[in-house]
Amino acid sequence: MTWQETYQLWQDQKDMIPYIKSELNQMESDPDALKEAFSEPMTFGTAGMRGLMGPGIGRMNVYTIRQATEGVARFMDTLSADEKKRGVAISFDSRYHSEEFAHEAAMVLGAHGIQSFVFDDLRPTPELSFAVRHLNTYAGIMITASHNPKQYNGFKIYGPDGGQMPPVESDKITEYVQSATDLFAIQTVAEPQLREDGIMHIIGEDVDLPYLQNVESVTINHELLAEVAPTMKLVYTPLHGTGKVIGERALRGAGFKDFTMVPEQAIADPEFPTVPFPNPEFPEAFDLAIQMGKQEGADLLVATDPDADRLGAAVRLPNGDYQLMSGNQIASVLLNYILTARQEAHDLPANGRVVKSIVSTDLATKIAASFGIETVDVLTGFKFIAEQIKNYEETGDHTFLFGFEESYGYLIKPFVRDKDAIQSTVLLAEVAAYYAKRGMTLYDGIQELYQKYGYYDEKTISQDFPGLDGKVKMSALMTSFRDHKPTAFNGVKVVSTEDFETQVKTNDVTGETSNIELPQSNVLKFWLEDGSWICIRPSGTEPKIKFYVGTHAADAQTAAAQLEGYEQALKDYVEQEEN
Ligand SMILES: O=P([O-])(O)O[C@H]1O[C@H](COP(=O)(O)O)[C@@H](O)[C@H](O)[C@H]1O
Ligand SMILES: [Mg+2]
Repeated sequence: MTWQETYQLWQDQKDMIPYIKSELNQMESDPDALKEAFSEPMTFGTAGMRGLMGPGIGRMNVYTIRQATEGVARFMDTLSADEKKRGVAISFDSRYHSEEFAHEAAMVLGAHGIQSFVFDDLRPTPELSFAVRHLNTYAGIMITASHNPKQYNGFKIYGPDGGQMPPVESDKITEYVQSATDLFAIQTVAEPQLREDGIMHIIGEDVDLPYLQNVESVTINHELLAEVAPTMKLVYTPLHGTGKVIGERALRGAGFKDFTMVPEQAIADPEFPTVPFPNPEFPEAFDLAIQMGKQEGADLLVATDPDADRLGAAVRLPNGDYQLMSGNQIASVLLNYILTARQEAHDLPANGRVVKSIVSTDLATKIAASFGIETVDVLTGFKFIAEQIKNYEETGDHTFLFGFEESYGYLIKPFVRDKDAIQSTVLLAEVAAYYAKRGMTLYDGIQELYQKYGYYDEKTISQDFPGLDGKVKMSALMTSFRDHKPTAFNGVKVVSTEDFETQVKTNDVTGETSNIELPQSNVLKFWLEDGSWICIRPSGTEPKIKFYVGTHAADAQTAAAQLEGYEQALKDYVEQEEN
C-alpha cells in the first residue's frame, strides 16, 4: 500500500476517536508530516517502540498502541495456559497520553483474556521491571519516551525476567504485531467490565513497599550512613517525571533527611516546562537544581529523567559552584565503591562480572581488572545487560556485580533488570557520604581514580537527522564511513575496525579479520594506535547519529587535548563526506 492509500484508509474511518480525527484533519496542510506518518510502521529500536505522537501508522497513538499490544497478546496466546495466566504488568510516565495508552494496552490484553496489573498512577521504569519479577507476570509494558522531548511517547516491552526483550524475543513480537494489519479492527474490552471480571488489577503501594525495601538493600555501610546521611545536604529533581514520590521515599529510607526537591520540577507535567529536554545528560537539566543548591548549600545535586531510569549528578566545589559529572564518572565511582566494599567484606566472588556497553568508559574495565574482575562489553541498550544477568543466573557461571552505560544508566542489584536511577541515587548518595567523611567530594573521588588508573576522558556528540529524509542521510553517512574508511584521526592511525553490521573485526595493520560475537547492529568502532576509540551509530531512540570518543592519557590536559583533536577530526570527516 502506498502512503497515500494508508492515509486515505485513516481518513475513511467513520468511528475514529474524535481527538485523533481532528489531529488528522490538522495534518492535511503538511504533506511532509503526512508522508512521514503514513509511510512506515513503528518498529522496535534500542528501547522498544518510540516515536512522535500523532495520527498515522508511524506515530505513537491509541491505534498503534493497540496494534503493539495486540502483537504481545497474540504472542501470549501461543504460550502454555500457565504462562499466559501470569498476565502483564503495566506502568506509565507523566507524558501526554501515557495513562490513556497504558489503559488501552490493558483493554487489548483483556480482549484476549490476559490479566493486567496496572499502576494506579505514574511509576518509574525500574519499578515496572521490578513489578514483573515481584508479581511473576509473563511480560511488562512501560509507556514512556524516557528523556525524549515532549512530543514523543513510547512502549517498552519486558519479558518474564523483568528485562527489556532482546532482539530475538522482540522480533517474535514484531511478527505478531505486523500480523495485526487492521488497526481499526483490534478488539478491546471496556475497563469496568475487565475489573468486574477480575482481569484488570490496579496496583500501587503493594508494589512500592517491596520495591523500596529492595532499594534499601543496595546501601552498604550502615554505620557510615547513620553518621553522615542525616546532615548531608542534597537537592533532588525528578524533572517533572515519575521519580518524585519514589525517589524521595528511597532517599529517606536510606537515612538522607536533609534534602530538598526542586518544587517546580516535582510537579509531573507533560510540558516539561522548565527544561528544554528532560534529560540529565544535558547541563540545562541542572539549572534549577543548581540555583536551589546554592541557596541551600547542598553538597550533591541529583536529577532523574521522566521515567527515572537515568541519573545525573553535580557536586559542590570549594568555590560554591557545581561540577556536573558524566555518566561514565558516576558509574566509575559507584563501581569502585561496590568492589572495594565487597573486597573488604571478603564477599567479592571470583566469578563476578561487570557489564557495560561498547561505548562506555574503559576506566571501569581497568578498575574491575584491578580487583581481578572481568568486564563484558555488550551493544548499546540495557536489554543486553539484562540478558547477561539472565545468562549468569541460568548457567550459574558468573555473578553480576554492576552494569552501566555512558548514557547515565546504572544497575547495582538485579531485583530490577533495567537501569535504575532510584537504587543508583541511593548508592551514589552513600558514596558521596563516604567521600564527605574523608573531606572529599564525589568529584575528588573520580580524580583519585584518574590518578590511580590514568585519565580517561569521553564524549558523546549527536547530530540530528529528523524526518524520512534524515533516515536516508544517516544511512548515507554510515555508508561513507564504510566506503571511505578513515585511516587516521588527527594524525593517529586507525589500527583496527569493528563493524558490528558485518560482525567482523579487521586488524588494519595486518589485514587479519575475526568474528565479533555480538548481535548484528549498525555500529562502527575504530580503535587508534594510542588506545583511543571512536564509535559511530544511529540512535535507536531518536532521529540522530551518535559519535562517541574515548581516550586516556597520563594527565588530564593531555587526555582533554586528545579528545578535542579527535572530535575535530571527526567533525571534519563528516563535513567533508556530507559535501
Ligand atoms: O532512553 P532510555 O532512558 O530508555 O534509554 C534507552 O536508550 C538509550 C540510548 O539509546 P540510543 O543511543 O539508541 O538512543 C540506551 O542507552 C538505553 O539502553 C535504552 O534503554
Ligand atoms: Mg529513561
